[in-house]
Parts: sequence; C-alpha cells; structure tokens
Amino acid sequence: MDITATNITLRRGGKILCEGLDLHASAGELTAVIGASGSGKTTLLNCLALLERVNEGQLRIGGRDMTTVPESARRRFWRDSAAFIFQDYGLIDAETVAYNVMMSTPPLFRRRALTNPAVNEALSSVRLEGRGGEKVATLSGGEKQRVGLARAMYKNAAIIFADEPTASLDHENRDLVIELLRQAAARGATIVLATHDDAAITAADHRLHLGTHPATV
Ligand SMILES: Nc1ncnc2c1ncn2[C@@H]1O[C@H](COP(=O)(O)OP(=O)(O)OP(=O)(O)O)[C@@H](O)[C@H]1O
Repeated sequence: MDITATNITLRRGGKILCEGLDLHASAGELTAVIGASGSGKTTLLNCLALLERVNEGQLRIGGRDMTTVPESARRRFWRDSAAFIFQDYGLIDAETVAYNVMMSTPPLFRRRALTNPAVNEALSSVRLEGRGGEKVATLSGGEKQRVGLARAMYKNAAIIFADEPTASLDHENRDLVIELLRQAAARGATIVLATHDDAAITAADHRLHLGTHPATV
C-alpha cells in the first residue's frame, strides 16, 4: 500500500516545518524521515498516519485521496492497514505485555493473550519470549520499545509507521529492530520511520531530509 504526499506544507506553533514537500513511500520499502530535533519528523509521520492533518497539499494512501477523510475512513485505515510504533511507546502500563501486543484485537480476546501462539511468536521475534505475563510498567524503556514493535509484527500491518524505533536500544537490539522492519518490508509492508540513528538511515531504501525544504524523496 503506497503512500504519496504531494506539495505538503506543515505549520505548527507559528513555525513552518516544511513547504512543498513531496514523499513517496512504496510497499516493500523502508523510507526514513530524517532531520534535526524539532524539524518536524513526528508531525509528518502523524500526518501520514492520519493522526494529524497537513496544512496544505495532498495525501494519497493505496491510491485513494486521504487528505481529509471522515472519521469512519480513518478508523477503517487504522483497523485494517496501519500500525504505529510510538516514540513514547503508546502502551498501557497497567496491562500485561501480551495484552498490549494484542491491542489490534477486540478487548474480549485479549484476556487470552498469554496463550495466543501469534502473540508468543511476535514476542520471540523481539527477544521477549516468556515475558508476556509481565506488566508493561515494570519494563525498561528498550523493552517497551520492543513491545511496540511486537504489536506491529502481530498485526502484520500493510503500513508500519515507526517514530525513533531504535532510540532506547543497545546495538544488538537496534540491529534486531532494523532487521525486523526490513523483514516486514520484504513481506510487502510499507515502512516509514523517523530516525536519527545512522544504522537505521543506512538500512533505508529512501531518505527524506526535513529542514531543507523544498524536500523530496
Ligand atoms: N501541536 C503543536 N503545537 C505547537 N507546536 C507544535 C505542535 N506540534 C509540533 N509542534 C512543534 O513543531 C516542531 C516539530 O516537532 P516534531 O515533534 O515534529 O519534531 P521532531 O523532528 O520529531 O523532533 P524530535 O527529533 O526531537 O522528536 C517542534 O518545535 C514542536 O514544538
């Protein structure tokens, strides 16, 4: 499911973050949004994920104009197609790791999360096997980050947005996260990540630099 943003302007807090920005993120590829702190990486990712609106320009996802969509279409996009690995993890601290991995499944089913083979497979993939019963509040930042990735892997989403997905990780786990995102791309997912991390930037198929507009990829 390709994402095409055309002639995008983003203004926030009295600042112009970008003007005339074009981006094309293709299925099967990893696109990295890079730039200094405060350049607008998170804002752009949020807009591509329909969590915020662009000020000007057009956004097409899967060939469909999604620039201004009704709430129902936005919800459908999230239910069926998208996963987001948030910079601040976006997990429910009071719930278990397994419950959090299953967030894309209706609440009733999450109670059986611990015995769900797909949940355990997702946790193994991020080296958190056997940790499904622990409360998220007790995990380290790097472990929470990997739970966020496990949630995206479990959902098998067509589009994965990842905001600084390697920020809290040691080198070994950083390489693991990059490898898993690459594997998701190889399965046909569209991956868009905001990152400062040289290894993630190198692993990307395309790079979009913010802060030097007009910017294109
Ligand atoms: N809703 C908002 N209201 C006011 N200012 C905002 C809003 N959203 C973003 N900004 C500002 O826009 C700028 C870009 O923020 P953003 O979080 O997108 O940057 P970033 O490149 O992701 O930064 P970092 O690398 O530090 O996470 C910041 O100066 C931020 O304060």
